[in-house]
Amino acid sequence: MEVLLKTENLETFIGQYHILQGVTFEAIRGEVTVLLGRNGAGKTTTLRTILGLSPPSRGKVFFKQKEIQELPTYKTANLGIGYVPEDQGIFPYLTVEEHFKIATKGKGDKVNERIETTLALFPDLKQFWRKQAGVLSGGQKQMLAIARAYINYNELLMIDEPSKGLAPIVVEKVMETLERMKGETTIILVEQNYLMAEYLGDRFYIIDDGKTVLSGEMKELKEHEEWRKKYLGIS
Ligand SMILES: Nc1ncnc2c1ncn2[C@@H]1O[C@H](COP(=O)(O)OP(=O)(O)OP(=O)(O)O)[C@@H](O)[C@H]1O
Repeated sequence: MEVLLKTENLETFIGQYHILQGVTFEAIRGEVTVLLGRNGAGKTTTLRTILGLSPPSRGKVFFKQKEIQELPTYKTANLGIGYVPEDQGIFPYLTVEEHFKIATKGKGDKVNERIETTLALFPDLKQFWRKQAGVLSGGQKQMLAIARAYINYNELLMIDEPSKGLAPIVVEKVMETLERMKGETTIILVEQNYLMAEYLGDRFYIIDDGKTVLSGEMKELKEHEEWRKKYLGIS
């Protein structure tokens, strides 16, 4: 098992607020690592800290055993770390094709092949190829946001709450797509939808008040209702 990304005791301030107070976790290559925790626990801030968008005041981030916590965001992204933010970051007036073109700009001659592979995984997007992204449904926008991160052979994808605001049937579709990506790419998933987390996750880390407080294999969390009650407020 290769540890692809690891954080050690991350501490991050946003303004005067000490938001992360010790986040330590590992993502194993080929696995889905789920970060769980109540609203405001610090999951999004953890992803932003890894990317250098909210740099840590203490602690370390290792990607393939190299320290990266001091790197500017564009360098971290160029290492092969893709990010799908909670708000998706879709441009409503650009077409699906334009989103793909921007994402793959300057990425060499295998781009067309990769676009084909990506569209095979996200077939709905093919239908909307020349349509502005603003006309897509919530689920299709989420697919576009994930596809845009997937297309670049990123070794690691960090996906923030892909189920947010989507109808259950659409959540199922997103889940199926992520499942097909499993194994091929390593995923760090922040998810409030516990069923989705349980279905996709290999390992979990629970963040509470800015600290990692519990971790293990996903099947252990499935067996321990009392952990889910205590840290996630669900049974
Ligand atoms: N720009 C900001 N200014 C002030 N406080 C912030 C800012 N961004 C985040 N916070 C605070 O940091 C804490 C952690 O937020 P974060 O978004 O990381 O939590 P989360 O676990 O991802 O929760 P959620 O599921 O609600 O997004 C929260 O208390 C939030 O209010």
